[in-house]
Amino acid sequence: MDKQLWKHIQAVRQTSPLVHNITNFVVMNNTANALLAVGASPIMAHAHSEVEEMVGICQSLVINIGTLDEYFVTSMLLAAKKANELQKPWLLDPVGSGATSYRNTVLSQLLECKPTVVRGNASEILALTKANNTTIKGVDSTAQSNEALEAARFINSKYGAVVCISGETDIIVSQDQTIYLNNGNALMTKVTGLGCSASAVIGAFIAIVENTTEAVAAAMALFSICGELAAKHSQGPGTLQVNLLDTLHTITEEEFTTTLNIKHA
Ligand SMILES: Nc1ncnc2c1ncn2[C@@H]1O[C@H](COP(=O)(O)OP(=O)(O)OP(=O)(O)O)[C@@H](O)[C@H]1O
Ligand SMILES: Cc1ncsc1CCO
Ligand SMILES: [Mg+2]
Repeated sequence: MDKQLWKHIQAVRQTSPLVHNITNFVVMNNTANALLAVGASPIMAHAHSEVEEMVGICQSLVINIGTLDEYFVTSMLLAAKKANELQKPWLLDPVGSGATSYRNTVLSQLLECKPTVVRGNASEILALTKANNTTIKGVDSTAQSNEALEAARFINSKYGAVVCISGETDIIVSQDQTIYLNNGNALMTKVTGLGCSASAVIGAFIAIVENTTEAVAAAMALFSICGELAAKHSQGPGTLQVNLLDTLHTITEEEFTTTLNIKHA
């Protein structure tokens, strides 16, 4: 599989899939720029009057509940149901899962619409399976990725989604594979919404790569490796944010393959 990852990255650059995002106000600009930097084409749209039609013309959908409200939740449910009906791949980013009962209720409804992929940090993935989690601080993780492994396996078996737990180690869980990616840099947690951008980039890969597990592995490897490389010449979060976009745009096959730190179990 590892040899296929760069091919998928090239394919996204060459085919520029159109990715529909219903996402939060904090990261709208960042995620659109991350999608452009990897070669994809973003569109942000949430009006009830157009959201289903938009799903129809896009190759994938990304739903991120970061700044959810009643209007957006209706947009999300309309879009997710349409994606399901049209068998379009879609990703759920359960931002702040477990922080409030409203988020938990909405996430249950969205999970019923069968996301192709769920990507969150360890606390968020853990909270998806625990109604009364007390460790939720907000949108940042207080747990390590491996602590959420069982929760990820549960979500995969109940809903069929490939689950990605992001963090110091990114873990990708599908029915028959567990993939560990040891790339990235701790400075990435000091820029808001890099997890949201990672989710959007996964959205670009599931749009065109048939094998969902490979698509998620390629997207997360690309994102974490670019963060790792960009951090080497960044003075802090501000320059990292800009350098990451540049690296997503310019990374070469050699830089990718020599930095990749992947394990299969
Ligand atoms: N401690 C760390 N060391 C190395 N890389 C990290 C670390 N923590 C996160 N990352 C990387 O940062 C990126 C975003 O993952 P993270 O788990 O921080 O998302 P998140 O918590 O959902 O972020 P947000 O909610 O701000 O969007 C991933 O590429 C991940 O590999
Ligand atoms: C800080 C924040 N609050 C809601 S969404 C978001 C972006 C990171 O998830
Ligand atoms: Mg997040």
